[in-house]
Amino acid sequence: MTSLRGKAQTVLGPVEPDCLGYTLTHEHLTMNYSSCFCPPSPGQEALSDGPFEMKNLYWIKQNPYSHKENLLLCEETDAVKEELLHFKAAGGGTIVENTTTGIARDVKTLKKLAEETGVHIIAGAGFYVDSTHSPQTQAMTVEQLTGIIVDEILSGADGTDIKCGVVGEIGCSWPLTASERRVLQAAAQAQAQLGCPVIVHPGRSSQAPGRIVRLLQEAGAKAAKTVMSHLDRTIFDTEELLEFAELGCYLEYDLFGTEFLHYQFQPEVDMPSDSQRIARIRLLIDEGYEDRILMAHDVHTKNRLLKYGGHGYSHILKNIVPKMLIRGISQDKIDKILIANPKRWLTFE
Ligand SMILES: CCC(=O)NCCS(=O)(=O)O
Repeated sequence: MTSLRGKAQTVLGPVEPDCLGYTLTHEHLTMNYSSCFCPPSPGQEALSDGPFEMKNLYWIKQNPYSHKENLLLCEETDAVKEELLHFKAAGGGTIVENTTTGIARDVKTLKKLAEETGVHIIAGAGFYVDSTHSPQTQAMTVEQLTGIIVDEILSGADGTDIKCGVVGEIGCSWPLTASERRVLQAAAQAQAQLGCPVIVHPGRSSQAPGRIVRLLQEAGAKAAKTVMSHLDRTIFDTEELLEFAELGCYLEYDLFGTEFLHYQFQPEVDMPSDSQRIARIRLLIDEGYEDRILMAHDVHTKNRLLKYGGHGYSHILKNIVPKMLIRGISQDKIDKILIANPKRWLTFE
């Protein structure tokens, strides 16, 4: 427990949780995803190395992780700033920026964006998936990793005095690696010490979310302060989803706007459409989980920005909310999902 109790922590300092407003709990504003580059199919190398062009946009949309420039969201600060102003104009209040160590977190840029747009930005502490862990990270004990995470929240990240306000996204592969298990245990210990929110990127198996929540709980974390991200591409079976929901963590559908035929990271999975995501959320509401649902877009590549013909950061507020209303989800429930649930999760205990 710290003096942060009862507050949320943005890159500009602690704030009263009531001021957060409509909140996207899983986005990226600047990051480098080159570590997850997928080599293109034979014969498509020129497209992979080439620039963005109108005639290539459809290929990039279908192969987002094979276009080298597409992975450099860190080059788009001006476009992102413009989009944050759109988000604010659409009624948006807060963005949780999930970039952690391994994918080029840049808290100085986040602070500048928050100052210049008036959008609350909350930065993430901790580490992305094992393949991005440095040899030093791999060699650390749980206590050392905990010390780093706690320091990023209490003192500042990456040699600055700019402080993180959540732990995560903590990256997990499937199966979990030894280094990822230690990072999860450290995240749990940081949560037990600080009462801070935690958010996890699960590996691509329907067993991964449950395994991770149990590991966190065994290491001292509260499920009720933890978000499981990317459920849209992870748990498809209804019974399995409801069994997972029983564990008590937040259930995040955070790939809104991602609609493609071929999911490059796991071709055997059919990525759902936005309509299917809304149907899942409706099911969870009907089953009594309206206090546990969160939504976001997880923008992490250039092609998802308005500048490149993408849906941008305002898609949920502008397009998805009206569709949810048409599908019989009341404004009251939508406000729970986009305001009350994020506020409860982001408030330090
Ligand atoms: C850093 C961005 C990220 O991890 N996005 C998740 C993509 S996916 O694993 O859900 O496809």
